[in-house]
Amino acid sequence: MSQLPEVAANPYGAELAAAKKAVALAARLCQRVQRGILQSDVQSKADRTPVTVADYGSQVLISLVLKKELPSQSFSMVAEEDSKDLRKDDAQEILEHITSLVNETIVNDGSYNMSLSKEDVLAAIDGGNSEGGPSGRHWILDPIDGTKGFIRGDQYAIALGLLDEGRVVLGVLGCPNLPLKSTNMHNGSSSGDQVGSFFFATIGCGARVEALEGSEPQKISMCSIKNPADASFFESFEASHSKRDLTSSIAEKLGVQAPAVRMDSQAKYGALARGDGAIYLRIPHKGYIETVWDNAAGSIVVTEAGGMVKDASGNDLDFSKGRYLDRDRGIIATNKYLMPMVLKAVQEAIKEEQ
Ligand SMILES: Nc1ncnc2c1ncn2[C@@H]1O[C@H](COP(=O)(O)O)[C@@H](O)[C@H]1OP(=O)(O)O
Ligand SMILES: [Mg+2]
Ligand SMILES: [Mg+2]
Ligand SMILES: [Mg+2]
Repeated sequence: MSQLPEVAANPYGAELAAAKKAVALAARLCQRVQRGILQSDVQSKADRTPVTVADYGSQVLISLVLKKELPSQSFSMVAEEDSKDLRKDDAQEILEHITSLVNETIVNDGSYNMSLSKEDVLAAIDGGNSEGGPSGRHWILDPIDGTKGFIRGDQYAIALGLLDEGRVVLGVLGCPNLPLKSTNMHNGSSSGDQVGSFFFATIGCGARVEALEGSEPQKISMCSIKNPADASFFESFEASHSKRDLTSSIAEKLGVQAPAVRMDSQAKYGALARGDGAIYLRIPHKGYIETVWDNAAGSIVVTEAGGMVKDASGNDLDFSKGRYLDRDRGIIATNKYLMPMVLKAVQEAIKEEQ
């Protein structure tokens, strides 16, 4: 791991190095599984087993690497998956499969000399059963964010954040299918056609991107557009995840000309943070409760790139309330110039809908 001056002087430098190592290793497992899904025939593509294996495998590797790399720290992790289903009698074949996939990934990497049993795998998954909360430190993990994109062969992210005394202080987003080169010239990147973006941020130290395979990190910043007519906005790829009648009415109120850029997962937060677009509207259907792991890593990447992330009422997101986000309807991320106008449009659109 290169010790950049800003990383060496970073109060969360050790945690950042461990988190990057953990996410990079999990990404290798996910990439292997995704290649397998895409090569398989139509019938087995409809089977959810491969993605399940990757979700669990990613969570196991991340919990393992964090504990290995930070042996003196107490460990608490709020993660999406738990071992309940894997402990059932009919899940033993899947558990076997996860165990060998995890062990093969560890051997291929070569950093650790260890082999996990099925019990070790179950225990590592259950390492993610913390309730989080306002005191102490808690890792926040979505081992595969954007499952539907993962199955389709599109965007997904491995998203790891760190909560310290109720604040998100670190975020790492591994986006194996996101081109490294910005699709917008705002940040002037010229990394060719390389695919695989690795975003990371720690509080007060800015946000950076590097190639998932490793490259010199580059500082990223939000686009500085002030006129919403020039802005483009991101939303979920999946229609069932986003209230599109509301997002299109918000876009219309703002005079946004460009069509919505639809993408799965927290890759949207990463793309926004490096200026690929100007606004991210996350407006789920009524009744959907947001989890902390769907937003923690992505939101600090955006705020450290100079952006703002708010709920529909204009409040900051509160990650200290446990596994769920305590927020009013919808999440909005954009730059400081556009935020007041976007919030106004969001609130008007919500009011008109009622
Ligand atoms: N009905 C839903 N509405 C909004 N988001 C959802 C819904 N169901 C699951 N999600 C989660 O929200 C994220 C999807 O966001 P997006 O549509 O922007 O990619 C994923 O983390 C997904 O979980 P998962 O991690 O299991 O894939
Ligand atoms: Mg998710
Ligand atoms: Mg997930
Ligand atoms: Mg899920």
